Amino acid sequence: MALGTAAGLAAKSALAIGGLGKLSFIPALLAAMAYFNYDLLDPESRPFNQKYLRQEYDFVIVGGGSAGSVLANRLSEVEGWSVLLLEAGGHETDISDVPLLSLYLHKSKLDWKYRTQPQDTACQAMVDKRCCWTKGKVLGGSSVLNTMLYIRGNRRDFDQWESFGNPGWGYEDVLPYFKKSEDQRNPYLARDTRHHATGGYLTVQDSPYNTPLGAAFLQAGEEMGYDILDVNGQKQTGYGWYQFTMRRGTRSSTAKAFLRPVRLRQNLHIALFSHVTKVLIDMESKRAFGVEYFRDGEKRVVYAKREVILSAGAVASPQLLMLSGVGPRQHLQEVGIDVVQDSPGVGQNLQDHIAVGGLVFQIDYPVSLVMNRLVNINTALRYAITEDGPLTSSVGLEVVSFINTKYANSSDDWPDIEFMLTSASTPSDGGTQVKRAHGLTDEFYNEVFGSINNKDVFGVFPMMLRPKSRGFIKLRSKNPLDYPLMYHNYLTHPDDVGVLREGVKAAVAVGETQAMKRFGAPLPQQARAQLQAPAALHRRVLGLPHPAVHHDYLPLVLHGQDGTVQ
Ligand SMILES: Cc1cc2nc3c(=O)[nH]c(=O)nc-3n(C[C@H](O)[C@H](O)[C@H](O)COP(=O)(O)OP(=O)(O)OC[C@H]3O[C@@H](n4cnc5c(N)ncnc54)[C@H](O)[C@@H]3O)c2cc1C
Repeated sequence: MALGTAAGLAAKSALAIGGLGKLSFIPALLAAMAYFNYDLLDPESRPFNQKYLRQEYDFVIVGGGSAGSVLANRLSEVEGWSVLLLEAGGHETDISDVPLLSLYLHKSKLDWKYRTQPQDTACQAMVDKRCCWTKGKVLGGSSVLNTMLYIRGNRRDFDQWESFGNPGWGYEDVLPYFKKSEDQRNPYLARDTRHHATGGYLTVQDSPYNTPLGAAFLQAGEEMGYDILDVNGQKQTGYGWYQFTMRRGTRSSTAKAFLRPVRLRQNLHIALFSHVTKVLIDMESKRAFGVEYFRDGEKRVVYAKREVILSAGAVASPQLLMLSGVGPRQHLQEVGIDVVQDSPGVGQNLQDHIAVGGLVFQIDYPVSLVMNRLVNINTALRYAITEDGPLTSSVGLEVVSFINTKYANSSDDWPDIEFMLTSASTPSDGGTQVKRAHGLTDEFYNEVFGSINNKDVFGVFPMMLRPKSRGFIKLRSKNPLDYPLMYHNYLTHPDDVGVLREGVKAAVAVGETQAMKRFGAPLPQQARAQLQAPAALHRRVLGLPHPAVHHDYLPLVLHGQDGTVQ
């Protein structure tokens, strides 16, 4: 019976996720999850998709993503308020729960599949020179597709927002709210009660699975003179293990964290497959009083007594404002929309924390996450039964570091580059899903990664933290179902080129450390011993054994590429 159910589930999920043909282990994974009653251990089921809606609610929230899910939860805490959450997508799937598979969700039905306009300054390796802007079209929004890294902003970022005239947004103001939501499952981190808390809705845990590369990244950081620390703690500049919004080794989306526990509240309605097309605004008072939306092929209206809240994400929120007559007057007139409010800033000031992909370091030992070696029925069973194994790795993201290039003031603890240090990279899946997710051309992929397809590698992705380039979004037409035009303008500010160039140099330097070079030659006895002791390193750095370090790679370390024992 359980297997029968699982087969149905497998078929359904395969439909939902594009490009799963090569993943023959998926049915086994789903069958194992059903057989071992995986879901039953999580008592909270998915929220109901409310069929009949009222005419009016106190609050109408547009978009049930990261922000909208939290808002729906917190507002409906007040019993006297009625809250409606309208979401264009449906429910997340069992596959979107699996951390290693998050890239398989890009370009699936759960993704809006936005693409930027072609420009000459960046995205040159992508088909049509257009970058893919993955955005979740699903309850939980982009938190269902993202890589679950739990990193708060730098304190200086918040303080800067406050200094721009936003009281209440300084670091000390927002910290209690981060803590209110947090359920930190790493006991060592939880001890730091100034920065962490337990008992909140959002589960934060270490990855249940790391490779020996993870410990080596930390050693590389130490070798380069950085502290090893909790990047969400007192200081950010340095190296540390990633923390993840995961629970029991699976994704803890905001839908799971914030909506499932409150799904029985009578004053909260959640309507899926409800695509909002316009905010209704009174021309005289300029007050929003409802929204128009499509559901089941029909145009409908719902009214808001108190507020309409736009939480449709960085692309759809400005799009909806403009469709509703709020935006730059000239642009609205161009596309034939009646102007309710001339707001020149709507759609402007677009910022993105871009990273350089392609810094891939080939290694000589089979210790990295090569998909065709590690994703199989055994690992599927391990995921379903013991909630760990390679499938719980968030696409190989193991260690994070925040560093200062020469353009940042290093005494400030306000780094300008973040490194994502990974035990997998673009070629680790043999040119299938990563290439597809990012929209890389065949020509580029073959030239850059062709010779290292499915080879053992690690990656260092330098990511720019405070870009100065600014893009913008404008409407393609007044048809609300047309995607807007997105101009990224990446690297149009010369300072960004400088910072990213320094980031690349620093990333190459990581590969030059002794800690990482060990992976490029037969391991001497001493290095082998160090690799076998990542837990010891963790104990030294963080004060307790790292639950995330797995030793089952280690026998592999003793073998050369040809299988001979070294
Ligand atoms: C690939 C990827 C990896 C990422 N990795 C990380 C990470 O590791 N850590 C991290 O902190 N952040 C990460 N992010 C960023 C993070 O996920 C987003 O910043 C965050 O989810 C944005 O939240 P939001 O509520 O603004 O928008 P979203 O979460 O995108 O939610 C918007 C919601 O509105 C809905 N919607 C849109 N238009 C309409 C409409 N017209 N009518 C009704 N509903 C609508 C959408 O379907 C969606 O559910 C990542 C993002 C991506 C894409």
